[in-house]
Amino acid sequence: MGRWSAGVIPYAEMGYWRPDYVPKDSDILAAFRISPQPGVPPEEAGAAVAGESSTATWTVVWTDRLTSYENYQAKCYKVEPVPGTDDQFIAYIAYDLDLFEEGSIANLTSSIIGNVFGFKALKALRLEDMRIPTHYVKTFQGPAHGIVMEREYLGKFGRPLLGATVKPKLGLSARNYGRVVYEALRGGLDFTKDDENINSQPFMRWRDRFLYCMEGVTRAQAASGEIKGHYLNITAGTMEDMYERAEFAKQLGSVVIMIDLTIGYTAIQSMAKWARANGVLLHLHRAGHSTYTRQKNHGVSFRVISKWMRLAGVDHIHAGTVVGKLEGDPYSVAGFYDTLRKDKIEADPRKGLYFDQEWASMPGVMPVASGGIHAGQMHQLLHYLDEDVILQFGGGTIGHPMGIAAGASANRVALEAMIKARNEGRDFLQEGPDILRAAAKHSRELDVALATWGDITFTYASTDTPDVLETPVVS
Ligand SMILES: O=C(COP(=O)(O)O)[C@H](O)[C@H](O)COP(=O)(O)O
Ligand SMILES: [Mg+2]
Repeated sequence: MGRWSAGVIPYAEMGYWRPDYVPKDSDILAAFRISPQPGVPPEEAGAAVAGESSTATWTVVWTDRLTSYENYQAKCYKVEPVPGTDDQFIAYIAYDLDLFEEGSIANLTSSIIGNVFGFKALKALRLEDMRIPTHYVKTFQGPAHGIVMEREYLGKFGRPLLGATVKPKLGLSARNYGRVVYEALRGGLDFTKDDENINSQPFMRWRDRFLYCMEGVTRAQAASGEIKGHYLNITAGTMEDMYERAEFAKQLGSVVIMIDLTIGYTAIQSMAKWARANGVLLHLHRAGHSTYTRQKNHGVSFRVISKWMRLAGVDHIHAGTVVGKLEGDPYSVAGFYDTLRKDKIEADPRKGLYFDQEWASMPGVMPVASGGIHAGQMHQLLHYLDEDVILQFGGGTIGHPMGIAAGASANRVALEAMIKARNEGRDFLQEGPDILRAAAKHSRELDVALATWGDITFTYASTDTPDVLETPVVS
């Protein structure tokens, strides 16, 4: 059958399978994990993904002849079997830059993940990674401020920042809520945070929350002499409501606002522009992501979401803890953190990174480690996550038997002891428990925190692991 025969032509024959193709520097590249249905050759499945995510439909259309279709066709240029499986393959696909609108995550994703995930010829499909060429990177604003500017705004250097999510997630009145903020910040944290599902419910409307939180922030700043912040979640049903809430946060002097991933890519890009124009940091909670990031054979890897969010322009993003209560294989998490923080990243199959990525000096995003972590894990957190990270202890601050300020102080003492040990050149990972015990001799708060949570671990195997290694269970 030729390219122009009428009827249904295999995608491979339509020109979407091009093993001879050498990707251009300006091409957008994607690595998809494909699980073809029995009887579907992997090259045809890869070609089908290339076709449907670019120009093709299921049959030949004569109008192709009115375009320079070869330029617009995405090209599947390599298909490799996944080691240890007999039905999974990685298909590499190249897209010409001409296919995409500048500076639009919505446009990029409508092509790359628009229709292909529902293909009947595939049992499952996962977007593992993308290479965004610098030509395209440069069309995005990127982080409103980035890691360097954030540290300068806050005047805090050389250590991870500390935060806490106010708990219980729902139900507190504005005044009680503001009290938690004050106690946690005066106790030694840098930030407190609204939870993902705190917006403007009947038990606490947003304006009241903002007022009492900022009262807590201001008092804690006065008491400590440090800059403090509370991520005021401006997530709402419309852009107009979000702008109104963001403006009020700025009026009250907040250094940071917060949005949830659930607001959508375009809304995130709009708020990133607002945040840069108004000198306010932008925190993103990845609410909802596990519905499509966690399963290894279907969905979109969080590596890719990290890339999209760096382009979209957030300053903070939740990116995993390794040791906490939520999903997070150490190697995969290292891949997310590299993607968010570094300027030049080399492909590294151990970390699930399929491509080299250059950010062309686009500022880095501060990753946020949050979810079931406590002071007793400080050595592991510093080891796995390094220094440019926000460590957030919600339960691990507010659940402290001596109170919220004591919980905050336990975390601050543990962190400073660990940073001191690291700066002295000690093997802080191995000696971590000793370092913490020694610090606890001078801090009743840390002593009690270790007695309460010291042994708590979440020892489950991770779901989302790179293919090349059997990864250890970390607790
Ligand atoms: O409320 C919490 C953590 O509370 P706590 O510290 O009490 O466990 C956050 O919503 C999760 O960190 C989100 O997960 P992730 O950061 O993985 O997106
Ligand atoms: Mg939460």
